[in-house]
Amino acid sequence: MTKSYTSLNEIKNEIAIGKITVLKLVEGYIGNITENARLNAFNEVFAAEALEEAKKIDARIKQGIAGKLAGMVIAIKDNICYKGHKVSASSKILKDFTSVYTSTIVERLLAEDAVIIGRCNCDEFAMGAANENSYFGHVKNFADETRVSGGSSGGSAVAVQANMCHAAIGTDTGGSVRQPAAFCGLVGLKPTYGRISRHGIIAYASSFDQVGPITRSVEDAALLLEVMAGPDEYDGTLANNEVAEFSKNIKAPGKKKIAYLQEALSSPGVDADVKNTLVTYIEKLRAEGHTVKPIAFDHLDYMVPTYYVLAMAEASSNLSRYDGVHYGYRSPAATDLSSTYKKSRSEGFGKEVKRRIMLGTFVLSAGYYDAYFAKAQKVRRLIREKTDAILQEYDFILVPTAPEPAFAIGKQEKDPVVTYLSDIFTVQASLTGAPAISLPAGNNSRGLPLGLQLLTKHFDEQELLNFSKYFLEL
Ligand SMILES: NC(=O)C[C@H](N)C(=O)O
Repeated sequence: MTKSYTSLNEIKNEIAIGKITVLKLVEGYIGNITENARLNAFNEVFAAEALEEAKKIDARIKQGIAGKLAGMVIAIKDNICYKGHKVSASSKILKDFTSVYTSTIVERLLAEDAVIIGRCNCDEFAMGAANENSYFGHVKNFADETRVSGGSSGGSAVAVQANMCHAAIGTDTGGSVRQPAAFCGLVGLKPTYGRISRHGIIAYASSFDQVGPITRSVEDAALLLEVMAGPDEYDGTLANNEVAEFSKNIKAPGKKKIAYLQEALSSPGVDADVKNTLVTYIEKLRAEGHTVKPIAFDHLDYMVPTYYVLAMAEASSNLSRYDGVHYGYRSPAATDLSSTYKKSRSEGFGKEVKRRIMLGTFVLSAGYYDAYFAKAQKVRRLIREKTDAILQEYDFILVPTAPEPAFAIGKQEKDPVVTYLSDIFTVQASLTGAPAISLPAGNNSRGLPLGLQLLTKHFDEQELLNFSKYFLEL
């Protein structure tokens, strides 16, 4: 079992004194992956290639020409394209599909000498909050293997949690980086909408989808953010905002004003340990001289429905490209064009994906468009305005990342709404585009990790990271 390192700096220090090499690290992680195969975190391990890359990076370190991420071994979610490697979105429809180009983020990680060790299991097309919607089966939480990993980037989170890699990259549409990070006791960052290129990321809901790191430390999250962020000619939704050296600029924050949603403490749907943890941190922050106040968020009940109406509508459009002709699986039973579409899609997509395509198509259809889709767009605007108004007055909004810790595998199979509700605290950042981070906040009495989330103003990641580092040391 390879030792786990909290930050890349620790690894770099050990490399510098000759205690470890990148090759040894990769060998160790591959050993851990083999030992923990039952967790089902990886859809594929790029073992031979990672070992070769590690040797090259060791040589570059010796020559003094290695990049910022030399020594960092990273797993990527299986919806991120890497030329010549399979990318399946954990779906039967893309099971045998090979990427024809590399995503911008993978290019940037490789350019800084990260090693990519494999692609991680996730919910099919990133649709889910428990990694139970994967064609390749569910992922087990390393803290308790009868429990879910969270999702949709569940494999990515467990890969880091069980020390099968140093860090992982996930995608977050409505909480898919933050919630599994919380369930696995890790740091999960969703940057501002427009910070990181989605070129080469399999689209789910394009007005929400973001790439984000899952790490053990805030410093590593900052480092991965600065490497991946910034303009990209292939993604027109990116902002031109300057990308600072977030990791180097981390400094102690001053006294802050923090709002927390009072519903997080009053709602019967929030687990008692989650509430207690929130209260503990509120008290710690107050004791440190920060202003922490409860606020009411009238639109809380509308957040999950608004998110799901819009995400499903966008998904129904994005997933129309999987038609049995252009991409992936084609039904052997198809006889003509129409049956190629019907049979390939019916056989290729899983239950949850089909549910969302149907609901998404419904809310976009004539006669229902205004009642659902257009209305949800308006509510989204209201939520954004209300959130911006809070952030005029406060530096951060503090909430639990999820209403409960990792739940039992199989618990929510019968009722998808239970899973949707698990996004109650994460979708605010998704609907508004604001950056948000999930931070580990200890374990409950059964040893299950709990996470708290901080949300702040658009493009204020530096402040968010500064405060997060401090928060973890409270
Ligand atoms: N993709 C995500 O961010 C997860 C969210 N629970 C969803 O299913 O949409």
